[in-house]
Amino acid sequence: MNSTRSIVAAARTAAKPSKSISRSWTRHSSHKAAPPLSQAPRSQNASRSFQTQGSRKNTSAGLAEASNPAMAFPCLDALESKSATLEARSLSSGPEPSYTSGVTLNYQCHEPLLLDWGGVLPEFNIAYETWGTLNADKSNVILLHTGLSASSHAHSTETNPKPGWWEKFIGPGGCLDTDKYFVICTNVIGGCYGSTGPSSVDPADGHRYATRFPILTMEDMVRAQFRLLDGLGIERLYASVGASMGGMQSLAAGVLFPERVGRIASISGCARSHPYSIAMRHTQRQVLMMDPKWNRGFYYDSVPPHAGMKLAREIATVTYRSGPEWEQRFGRRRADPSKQPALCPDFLIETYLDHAGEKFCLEYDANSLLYVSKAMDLFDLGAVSQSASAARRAAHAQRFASGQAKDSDAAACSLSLPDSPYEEQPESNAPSDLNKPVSQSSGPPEDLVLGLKVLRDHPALVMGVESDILFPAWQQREIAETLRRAGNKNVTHVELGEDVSLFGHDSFLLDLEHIGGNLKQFLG
Ligand SMILES: CC(=O)SCCNC(=O)CCNC(=O)[C@H](O)C(C)(C)COP(=O)(O)OP(=O)(O)OC[C@H]1O[C@@H](n2cnc3c(N)ncnc32)[C@H](O)[C@@H]1OP(=O)(O)O
Repeated sequence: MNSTRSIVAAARTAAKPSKSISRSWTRHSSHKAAPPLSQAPRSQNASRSFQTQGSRKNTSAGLAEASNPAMAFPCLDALESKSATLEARSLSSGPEPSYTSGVTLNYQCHEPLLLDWGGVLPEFNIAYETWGTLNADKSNVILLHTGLSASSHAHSTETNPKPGWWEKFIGPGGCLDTDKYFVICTNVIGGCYGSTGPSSVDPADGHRYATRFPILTMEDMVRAQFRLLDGLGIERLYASVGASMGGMQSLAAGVLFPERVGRIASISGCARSHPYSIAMRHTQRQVLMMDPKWNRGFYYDSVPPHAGMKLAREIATVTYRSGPEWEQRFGRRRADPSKQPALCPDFLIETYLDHAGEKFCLEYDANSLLYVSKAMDLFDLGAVSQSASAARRAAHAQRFASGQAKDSDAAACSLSLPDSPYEEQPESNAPSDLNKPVSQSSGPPEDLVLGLKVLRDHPALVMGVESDILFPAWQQREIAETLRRAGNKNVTHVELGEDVSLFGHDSFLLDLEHIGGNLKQFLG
């Protein structure tokens, strides 16, 4: 039965206790006095000398003095001291950090995985965790897909009691009810929490892959997960469930393995990446790659690009939450209104972003961020893209079978900006106009309808959040409408209005009542 429901509930106030805010600010505040002139950076000296010549002031001692004191930059001091600490530690105890979410189960696959864009993983590991009990006929399995940087640790386990990222969503009687279901969550390949990724060692030469790791796709990640299911002897999933990047994978699992997936829940995901979200990820990748410590990906023997990671995470955080939430939570408040305005974090929203970046910058591998975020950009379940991938896969398999494993084009990215300026093409000149965004009048693109036809018999739950700017609600409307146009009569579409959640994209991590409640109802 088709049902589009707009949930109405009291807005959950996002205001945080000021205690935690001021506590955190105090922790990160390290204002230092401005350095003496002799230690000031060159640019400061230069500007001082300019001021001295232009507006010389005489003190009683007859010495020239700048009109104003040089500013302090506690944020840069903190960054420099972090680099120095990491460098010292790297010299004494070897490079760091080693990324881990704790103890996991591991599946080692010794069969090569041929990737969609021509790369190969000769063997790979998948870190995974499970909750609940697998029933006798193995028919109660839910595969839970993660967001971009999450580990397999969605819930605490006996061997790792640390709360997981969906701690409240999983458990006996919970929305992923472990009394009924056997829930499996994996770290994606490309990640850094136990699954094979850029920080793993290439078995061919014993060195870490770094940026010799091949370009990945969502579909590659899903095919690797199904190798794990094969290994566990699980033929068919009761459901494929995921949010954000996991929402993409949840759909991709159904499209790649329609016979092996019973139902699909896609939360705050999309069926194809859109320019705005690609743009936001592009900026994150660029700031990260501009950190000299990134060193084209070869930083594992040295200090990781923590400054680039921090900035990337700050940009990401801007896309994960919402302006209206911050309006309520921080307003225009400054961390310390008694102080002069600063160029370093000053407003509470600034110290918040700074804190989010700082917390994350050594938690996740920089190269994993690049590869997994690129895989998200490449996602497109349209028919044209699917058949192009299938053709590339077939050619790759043929090459591999004939012993010519390496696609010489695969690693050597020759893409560069053209010399002549880009000229915008009118839509009608494009190869097809199938890629128009969905609108009331035109409906979803036919290409996407064709691409999702294979899911016409799968019960599907599609959830979106109005305050989400990264995967806006129209993209989930697009999925739901596409599935219906493809003939699916069992699509439940839920959109949480701003009266329900102002948490934007992160609602899937925070809104147990609505995200969790609707999911539980769908799973039955
Ligand atoms: C694209 C994809 O596929 S997935 C993307 C999914 N999103 C993410 O990965 C983002 C993950 N989000 C998080 O990790 C969040 O912390 C959540 C969702 C787990 C929890 O959110 P919330 O409970 O609202 O907490 P939030 O992280 O916003 O803020 C709390 C922290 O900020 C600090 N803080 C709050 N206000 C301020 C401020 N003004 N200045 C400095 N610090 C502040 C708090 O002290 C607290 O610090 P702590 O975490 O070190 O204890």
